[in-house]
Amino acid sequence: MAGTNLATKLSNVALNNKEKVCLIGSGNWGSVIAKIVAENVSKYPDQFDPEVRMWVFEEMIEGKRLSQIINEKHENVKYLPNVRLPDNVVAHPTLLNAVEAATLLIFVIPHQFVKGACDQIKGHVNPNARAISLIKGVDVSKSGLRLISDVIKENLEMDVSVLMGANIASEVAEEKFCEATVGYRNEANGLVWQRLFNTSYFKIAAIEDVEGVELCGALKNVVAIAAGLVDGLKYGDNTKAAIIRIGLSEMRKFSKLFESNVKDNTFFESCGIADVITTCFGGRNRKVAEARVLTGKSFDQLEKELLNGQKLQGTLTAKEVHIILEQKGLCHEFPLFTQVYNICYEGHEPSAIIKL
Ligand SMILES: NC(=O)C1=CN([C@@H]2O[C@H](COP(=O)(O)OP(=O)(O)OC[C@H]3O[C@@H](n4cnc5c(N)ncnc54)[C@H](O)[C@@H]3O)[C@@H](O)[C@H]2O)C=CC1
Ligand SMILES: O=C(CO)COP(=O)(O)O
Repeated sequence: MAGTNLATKLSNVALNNKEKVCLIGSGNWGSVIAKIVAENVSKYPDQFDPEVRMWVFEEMIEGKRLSQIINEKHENVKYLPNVRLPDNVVAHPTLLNAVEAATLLIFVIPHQFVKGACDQIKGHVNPNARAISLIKGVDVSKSGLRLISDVIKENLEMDVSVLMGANIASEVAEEKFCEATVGYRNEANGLVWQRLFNTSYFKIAAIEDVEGVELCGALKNVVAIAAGLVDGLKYGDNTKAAIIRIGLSEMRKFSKLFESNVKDNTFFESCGIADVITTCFGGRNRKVAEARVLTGKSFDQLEKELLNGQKLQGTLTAKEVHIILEQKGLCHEFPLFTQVYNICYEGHEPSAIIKL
């Protein structure tokens, strides 16, 4: 991005009207992102409408609707407790109302729900809208693997960027310094997203590699399951470092299998090595995989017991990746991904994680 004339590019993108932002999602990460974006739209009132809409998948909390609680208390008491959301974040329980008139759509829901959300809004979005996906996952069907950003793009017929990075939500909520990577196809849109998300503590780099950035975000969750298993087995730091190295190497190999133009440098951005490290030390996937070893309970049961409605992405992604590897007859070239799948779905012992 060095040397880019930001003002000129942005003015080419900005329609005569101000950009209106809508978040599709209000979980742990979605709520942190709402806070960042709401603060940033207030910094650039000429470019952005001050109201940030946030679609809430409605649920009842002690007899009251979560969307109502968020609008009254300015806090997502279930998914991001004790963090004040700016007053300009407005929660909407109806997806169609939330996206109405929005020109910037931020998708931040667990990946298993994205098709349902797209189905609901297809044909009802502003024709000038662009989207960004913060969703870490992939879509797999009989026709093969699709990026989540492509699912959104094909359904809604708009340009879709991605944002991934080493971003444990609770730490970003406390405004502890970290970085993230925007992957774009359209540079002008990439710049809009960079401006919308960048803060002094959340530093955004923008690169032209949607496939690489997004696949890093999805695949690191499978590596984090492996890291949690070795933590539970108390195998020590050297083993965990080996898991991280082998995992990163399989992430790169798998990404290039999907798209040969994925850039090597992407793996050195926040979305690559940095996210693998933070998730293997501090993430939910790691935590639940460790508990799987320590308690012997299933991943599904532990997700319910430990995450209070938050969702694991790594186990499902391990299954989705495995389907592709089996289709291509390549399981033997991805021993770590294959062992994670076998442990999660085929009843193999957690100790199989080091049979690589
Ligand atoms: N939490 C984190 O630290 C980070 C998460 N991410 C990614 O962001 C994405 C969203 O995750 P979070 O915001 O953490 O969510 P979460 O896991 O905290 O919460 C789950 C969300 O899913 C919603 N939900 C439940 N059933 C639903 C349905 N049928 N349809 C639509 N929504 C439903 C819940 O209301 C809740 O908002 C995931 O892909 C995750 O990997 C990315 C970076 C950091
Ligand atoms: O993506 C994340 C950090 O960048 C969060 O990872 P978990 O879903 O494992 O908590």
